[in-house]
Parts: sequence; C-alpha cells; structure tokens
Amino acid sequence: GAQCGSNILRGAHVFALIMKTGDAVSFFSDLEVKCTLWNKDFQGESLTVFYGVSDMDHTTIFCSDKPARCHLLCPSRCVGIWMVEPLYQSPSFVGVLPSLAFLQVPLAHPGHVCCLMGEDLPHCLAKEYTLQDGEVWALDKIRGKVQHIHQNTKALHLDCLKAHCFNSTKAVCTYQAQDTESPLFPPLSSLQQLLDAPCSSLGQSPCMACTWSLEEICSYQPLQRKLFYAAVRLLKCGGVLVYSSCTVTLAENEEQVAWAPQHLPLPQTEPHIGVEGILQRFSPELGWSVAEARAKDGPTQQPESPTPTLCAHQPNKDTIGFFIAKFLKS
Ligand SMILES: C[S@@+](CC[C@H](N)C(=O)[O-])C[C@H]1O[C@@H](n2cnc3c(N)ncnc32)[C@H](O)[C@@H]1O
Repeated sequence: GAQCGSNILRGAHVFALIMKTGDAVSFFSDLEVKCTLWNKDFQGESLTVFYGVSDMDHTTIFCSDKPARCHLLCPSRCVGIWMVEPLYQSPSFVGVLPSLAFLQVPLAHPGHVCCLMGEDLPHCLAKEYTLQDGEVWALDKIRGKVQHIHQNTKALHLDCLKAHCFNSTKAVCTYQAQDTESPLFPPLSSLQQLLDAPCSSLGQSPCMACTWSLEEICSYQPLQRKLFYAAVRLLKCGGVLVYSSCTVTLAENEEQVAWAPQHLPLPQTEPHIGVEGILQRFSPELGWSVAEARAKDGPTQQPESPTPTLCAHQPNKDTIGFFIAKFLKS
C-alpha cells in the first residue's frame, strides 16, 4: 500500500509478512491503490521503495512465544522484514525504557489540557503531568485510535488521561452531566484545548499516492469549524486553544484562524507570528520560503546577506508541512 511505502521511506521496518527467514524482499508501493491482498502478479503503476530481508518466517511470527524483535508497545506485532540500506535511519526503540518512552512525533503541550482528540497526547503528557495537575480528556471518533491511547497511557502510567471514542462536535452539554465518565462537558469548563484537527494531510511527506478528490479535500473546512466551535465553547475565559493541522491549504489554516475570531468569542488582534522555521508561510503573498519573508522585512533583518536570493535561505523545500496557531480566549 501507498501508506506502507511512505512509512518505509520515513525509516520504518515492516511488521508482519508470510515469508521464509532470510528471503530477500523488494518493496513496491502501489500508487493507484489497486493491488488486492495476495495479488501475485500486480501490473498496476508502482514505485519500488526498498529492499529488505525477512527476519522470521510465518511460524515464528505466529507461533513462537519468544519473538525476536517486538514492537515496543504491542509485543504481538513483530518485525517481519528489515530494510536494507534505508533512506533514513530510524533508531530502534525496541526494549528501550518501555515504560518511559515510545516513538512519536515530538510535540509538547504542558499545562492543563482538555483535548478534543489525539493519540499524541500520552506522549505530550508523559513528562509534564502528575495526577495533581488535573484531568486530561482525549476524544477521537475512531475506536482503534482510542484503544491505542489506552495502551500508551497504561504503559506510561498516565492516570490523569481519559480517552473516549466520541464525536467531539457534540462534546458540549448544556446541562450538568451526571456521569463523571461521560465525555460531555459543560461550557467554559476547560483551561486548555488542543484541537489537532482532521485535515487533508497534504503536508505529510513522503507521500506517493493521493487518492482524495477535491470534494473530499474541501469537506474538511466545515468539519474543522464545528470542532473549533465546540472547543471554544468548552474553554474558560483566559483559557488557551491550540489549533493545528498537518496540511498546507489556506482553507484549513489561514482562513480558519481568520474566521474564528469573527465568529467565536476569541480576541480580534493582530496575530503574533512565531519564530522562524525551516519553511514558513503565514499569508499567501509571502509565498513558501523564509527567504521571501526575509526579503520583505528589509536588509536590517539579514546583515549577512543584504540582497538574499531564494537559494541562500532555503535549505530544503522538501519538508513536511503543518500549521499551528494559539488563541487566548477573552
Ligand atoms: C490529525 S488527527 C489527530 C491526531 C492526534 N493528535 C493523534 O495523535 O492521534 C485527527 C483525528 O481527528 C479524528 N476525528 C475526525 N473527526 C472527528 C470528530 N468529529 N470527533 C472526534 N474525532 C474526530 C480522526 O479520527 C483523527 O484521528
């Protein structure tokens, strides 16, 4: 599959396959997502992404009580194939501080959070939280994701985190919820909200196949606005809302943060733009590069190069794309 191919390019190994130990395996990614399971003669458009060697056979994967190399948080998932000369080296976390650390996208949000969704959460909380800090709720509408959160919270002993499979757009209740385990909250009840929104994910890289229609991509903006609305209603005055996406469309990023203060009780102030990243775009006319933004700021910002060229300040355009905005509720 295309997703598996992308993960291999990011440095992943592959977890389960029916092979003989030591078999050489070549991986191709099915770019049109047409390959069916067990298809042995696939003729569709594909891209070879890597070569690997199978580490265990079928019997070892399914029957051995001592799998050779286990997935950190899920011992029943074992590495089946090790990549030979991967493009990126992803260090193995197998067996490394299993109750303290696991591989995740780095992201940290200290403080009180009432989270509208997220598997990242246990990781965010691992360093910062103790039970005395209050409660943290993670909501996601996909059951498998919530189960994954439960696994992570258990492994990291995060008693303060409660995860529920729930539609976050409906998380606000107008009456006092009786059940303390219910993911329904009264308005103005949380100090912090992290809205890591469902999005078109166009900032993810590498991405070899995108099968989404324009209609699908356009469907995210209204959903994000419903989630935004719920998040702001739940937030106490003076509370903090972080909105993030892993996409690069204006509709899901800049347009959303422009829309929010006009329609929700958020302050209408000039945005304070964060520190420079490798690649930054805060308004369409700035284009994609730091170089262009610096050029607009004038020569005082760049003493080392009074007349910068695009190349001089643009080390790498081929990065992931994402967007983060922080709001303080008035
Ligand atoms: C960008 S991902 C969030 C990733 C999250 N930070 C994590 O680490 O898993 C967006 C998530 O929103 C969830 N989602 C989409 N619509 C939702 C809704 N109405 N209510 C709750 N979760 C929703 C999706 O299932 C997806 O897992």
